[in-house]
Amino acid sequence: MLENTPYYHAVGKEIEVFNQAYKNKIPFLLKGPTGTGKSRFVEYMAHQLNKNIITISCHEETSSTDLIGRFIIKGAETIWLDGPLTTAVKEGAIIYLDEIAEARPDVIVAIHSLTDHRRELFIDKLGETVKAHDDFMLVASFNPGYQRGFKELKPSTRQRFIAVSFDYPEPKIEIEILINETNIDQDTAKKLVAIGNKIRNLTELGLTETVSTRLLVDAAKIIHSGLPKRLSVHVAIVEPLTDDLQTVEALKDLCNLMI
Ligand SMILES: Nc1ncnc2c1ncn2[C@@H]1O[C@H](COP(=O)(O)OP(=O)(O)OP(=O)(O)O)[C@@H](O)[C@H]1O
Repeated sequence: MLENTPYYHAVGKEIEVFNQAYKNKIPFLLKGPTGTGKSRFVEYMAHQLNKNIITISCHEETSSTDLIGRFIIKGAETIWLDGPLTTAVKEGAIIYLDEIAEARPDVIVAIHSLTDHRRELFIDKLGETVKAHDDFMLVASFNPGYQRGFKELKPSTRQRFIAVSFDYPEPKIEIEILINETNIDQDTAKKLVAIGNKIRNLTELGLTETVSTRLLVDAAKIIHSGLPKRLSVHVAIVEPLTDDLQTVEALKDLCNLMI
């Protein structure tokens, strides 16, 4: 169990919605771009509900075996080892499948019976069905923009969840987040958030992903620990965004005017 409450600043009604999803045993889906506080929110909710959280970062190799479990050889014996999903189902923890659309299709198949009224997990290798603990909750995230349409979640999967969209917070809240996360002064926090919003509005740059709150937090951290402001903005905000040299130079010039 986490000891200190993770810092999370609500941006809408997501806390109330999550609480109701948990109470009503409905899986919860967080949609939104990278670095918008999705993982932090789930950590915060797990802490508020006094629950263990098991996080799986899904990628194209993540299979149902990784989640459900496998036989391993130990000495002369073959023993069964529960995977993280099975452990969460049995113990009543929160399982957080980060970037669920990245996982292999058999993962989606495996969670279907867990995400409807049955709330049970079929362990095919054992021929067993496990009923989920009363407190078990399935939470998943996905990034619709990043998927670029080819790794979409099917309606039959999406419609098993209560879904909330996460986006960049409004400036007032984002400034507060920066100050809380890094102890940066108000004036610099304001300037960083202004830079973030300026670049976010430059849609003509065609960036795959634009400035996340995470990038602004990182810039604030290195400024607070002593790196010059302009250099910090270049390395923490501009460089991670793009490799296109012209765009990098244009963004650096723009930022220099703002900080
Ligand atoms: N609402 C918020 N309250 C507190 N911190 C936030 C909030 N939103 C973003 N942050 C900050 O942004 C950082 C990135 O957030 P987080 O790791 O939760 O992003 P994410 O949406 O899960 O991204 P990814 O999809 O890449 O995993 C956090 O470490 C935190 O510093």
